[in-house]
Amino acid sequence: MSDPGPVIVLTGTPGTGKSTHAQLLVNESPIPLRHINVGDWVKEKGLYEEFNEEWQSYTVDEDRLLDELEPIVSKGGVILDWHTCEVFPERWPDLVVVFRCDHTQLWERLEKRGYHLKKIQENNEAEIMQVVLEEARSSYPAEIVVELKSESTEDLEANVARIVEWINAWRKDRVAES
Ligand SMILES: Nc1ncnc2c1ncn2[C@@H]1O[C@H](COP(=O)(O)OP(=O)(O)O)[C@@H](O)[C@H]1O
Repeated sequence: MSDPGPVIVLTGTPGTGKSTHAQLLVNESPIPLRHINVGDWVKEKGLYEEFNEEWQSYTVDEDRLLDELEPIVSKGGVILDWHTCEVFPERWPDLVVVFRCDHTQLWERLEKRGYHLKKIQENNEAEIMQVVLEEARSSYPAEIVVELKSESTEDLEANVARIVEWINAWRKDRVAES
């Protein structure tokens, strides 16, 4: 039986742990999942209009990005890892996970990453104001949006185990429906 797998969006303020979770999930998932770090993709494939020096970030060409992702997402079995999620069409994800982190810890993580002060402040404020969570909640049905804490190794392990459980349940539902 072909088992395409779900489309899982991992989102959250930069530094909350999206890529770390995605890598573990790829290893532990009962079905193959392709991890797409959307930010890296944008850079590698030049899917941006300009680089904003002041904010040290790219202005993404969203139409081109969606065109590139569509054929991959339509096959299923994908993790989309990005700090924003509202650009993805509502029909795409089966699950949207929003990672959250205490702002003091987040500040340290972003400092370690070498972000300049303005960018750390901007992201820290966004985390406190739960911008990404609100974005996810206003873009997707409540039942597919999950908020998970990502502040420790225990959180990391528990979160991955929980998503793996969700994948197993999702597969069972699909078999029952077919
Ligand atoms: N749950 C966690 N516990 C401890 N450290 C974490 C956790 N999640 C992320 N980190 C650390 O925080 C940093 C940023 O994580 P990363 O996965 O790159 O974030 P993102 O992909 O959201 O930008 C990394 O050094 C990572 O090891």
